[in-house]
Amino acid sequence: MWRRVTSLSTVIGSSKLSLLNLRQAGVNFQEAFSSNVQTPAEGRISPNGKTPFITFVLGGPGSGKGTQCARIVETFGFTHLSAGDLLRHEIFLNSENGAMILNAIKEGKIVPSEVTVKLIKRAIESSVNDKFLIDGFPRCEENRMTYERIIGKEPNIVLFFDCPQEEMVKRVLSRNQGRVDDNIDTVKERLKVFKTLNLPVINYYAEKGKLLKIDGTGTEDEIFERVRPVFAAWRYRSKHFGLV
Ligand SMILES: Nc1ncnc2c1ncn2[C@@H]1O[C@H](COP(=O)(O)OP(=O)(O)O)[C@@H](O)[C@H]1O
Ligand SMILES: O=c1ccn([C@@H]2O[C@H](COP(=O)(O)OP(=O)(O)O)[C@@H](O)[C@H]2O)c(=O)[nH]1
Ligand SMILES: [Mg+2]
Repeated sequence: MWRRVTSLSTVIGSSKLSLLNLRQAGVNFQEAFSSNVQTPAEGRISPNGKTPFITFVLGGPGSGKGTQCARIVETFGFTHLSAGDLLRHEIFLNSENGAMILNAIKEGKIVPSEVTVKLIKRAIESSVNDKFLIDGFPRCEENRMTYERIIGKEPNIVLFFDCPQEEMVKRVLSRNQGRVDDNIDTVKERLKVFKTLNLPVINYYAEKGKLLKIDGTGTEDEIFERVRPVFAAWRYRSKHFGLV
């Protein structure tokens, strides 16, 4: 599985500037901007009447998705929608699905797709922004297909933070945010779910040429320097060619 993602990650860029920056940063770039930005899919979702630019942010538990999303928000003005945070908020609100969600999270299982997609849809629709990071979703093929059916638009790009398992476990166990799922038993289950259900989604986007694989090891700053050129290239293209 891991090898498959790696072998698919050839660098195919669109503009000279972005290609150079991405190559220098060691980012695997698979025509994400060239194939999608020029012909954005007509989505059913359009905050401010604009087609939003959507990035899925994937990686195993503790791979640094949330940490890097915060940096992207700060530097590039995206709105961060963490699927896990949206679900935890439902638990906090004690909503209709709160108890079911708590149970799924405690066990490291995936919450039914319709529940998560509706929360994401509502968050996009209530935002005034038109660029989003959807963090920790889709977690399985069924999630992905439900999103496509309900939202009607594929992501423009997909980031994948590639991190060794031991490092992810170490980070999760020292996260210290009082999460019910940050314990060794749940982490083991989440890693199993990641490999069996989430990796196929990652491979799907690799095959579609949308995947940007980022080395998730090193310091937060080092990792962000690998992420930065991806969004700098997007910003350059949207500024100079008027493309979202
Ligand atoms: N590069 C890094 N090196 C060491 N610790 C990190 C790094 N990036 C994030 N962390 C820490 O690891 C934990 C998990 O990071 P987080 O961003 O929540 O990952 P994810 O959202 O993928 O589960 C957090 O406590 C975070 O502060
Ligand atoms: O689309 C999603 C995102 C999260 N979860 C649940 O929420 C947990 C925590 O997800 P989060 O993304 O917050 O964890 P992280 O990967 O950041 O550690 C997961 O293990 C799942 O149980 C889910 O069911 N669907
Ligand atoms: Mg997270």
